[in-house]
Amino acid sequence: MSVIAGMKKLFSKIKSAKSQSGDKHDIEGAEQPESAQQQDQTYISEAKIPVEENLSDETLTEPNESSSAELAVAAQDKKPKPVKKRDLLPPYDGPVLEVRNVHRSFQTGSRIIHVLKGIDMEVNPQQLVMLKGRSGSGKTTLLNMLGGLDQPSSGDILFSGQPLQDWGDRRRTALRRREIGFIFQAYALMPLLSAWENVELSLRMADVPRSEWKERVGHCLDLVGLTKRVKHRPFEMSGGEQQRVAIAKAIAHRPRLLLADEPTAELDSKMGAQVMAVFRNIIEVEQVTICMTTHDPTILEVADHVYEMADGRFIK
Ligand SMILES: Nc1ncnc2c1ncn2[C@@H]1O[C@H](COP(=O)(O)OP(=O)(O)OP(=O)(O)O)[C@@H](O)[C@H]1O
Repeated sequence: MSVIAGMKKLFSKIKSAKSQSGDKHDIEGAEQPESAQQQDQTYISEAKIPVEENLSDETLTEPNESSSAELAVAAQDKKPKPVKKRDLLPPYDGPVLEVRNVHRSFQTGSRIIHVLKGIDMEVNPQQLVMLKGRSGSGKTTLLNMLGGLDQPSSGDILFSGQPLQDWGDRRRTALRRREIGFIFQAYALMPLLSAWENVELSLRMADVPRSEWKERVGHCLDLVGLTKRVKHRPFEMSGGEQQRVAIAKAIAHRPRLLLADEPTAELDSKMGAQVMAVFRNIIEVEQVTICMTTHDPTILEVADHVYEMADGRFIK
């Protein structure tokens, strides 16, 4: 089954299960409040799997018919206790990211490619930091490491003071899911889901209690200026609007850090400027920190700090 078909099927099973059980809470935000019992009922991703192991990033990209059906039924029948969001990170006043002498090499066949050659950087809370540089200079490789998607060959990356390389895979996955939002050049939206459903999906994946979804989705779409587009699907929106849905989706679970890989590359200068204005706004309102890559010299002035990369090093 395709990704899209899987997600649509999952949503339709949930809706049908809800209508059978009398739950009127519509996925796009029904007016009726949920009963206390319904609010108690845990959300779908918690239904069968312990918190650290429930719907993983991999599950999102490869939905499976039987597990979707099982989850929908289990959400109705078993009513397991909600799992509290764990505090992954102790309080810390220092930088959100500290990168110390990071190197990254890749082996391809018998060749070793040394891509990052001693990176040092800091990203402070509520900063907008840009990584600029030519294609192949190593920006995406570094961004992947900042988000815990990849590990340095040597050196340290501290996230809110915690050394990521000392963490196990499960804890890093939990950190990514709860504390980091990702934005990509090509929006990465589910094409058959509306703007509302796309944002709501990220709350499901981040274990946010269902009772918070309606207010949070509405708030995030408002922040990116899309309150009049909530029912539109990606193909019914402009590139700039789609990217703003992707931003709403990335911030919905209240991450501390937003990582964006060339978020304006597909946009004309006007839409690119809108996206940058949204970034400044969400830093203010959501107190998020943003680190992004770019080729575009026209948006650099919006940054608090720009690191320029060439051949795996910062040159200023
Ligand atoms: N997994 C990998 N295996 C081998 N080489 C890799 C791997 N990942 C990245 N590279 C190489 O590392 C170099 C830097 O790639 P990277 O994608 O980080 O550059 P970039 O600055 O983000 O480029 P662009 O702006 O085109 O996205 C490239 O030469 C790329 O081929």
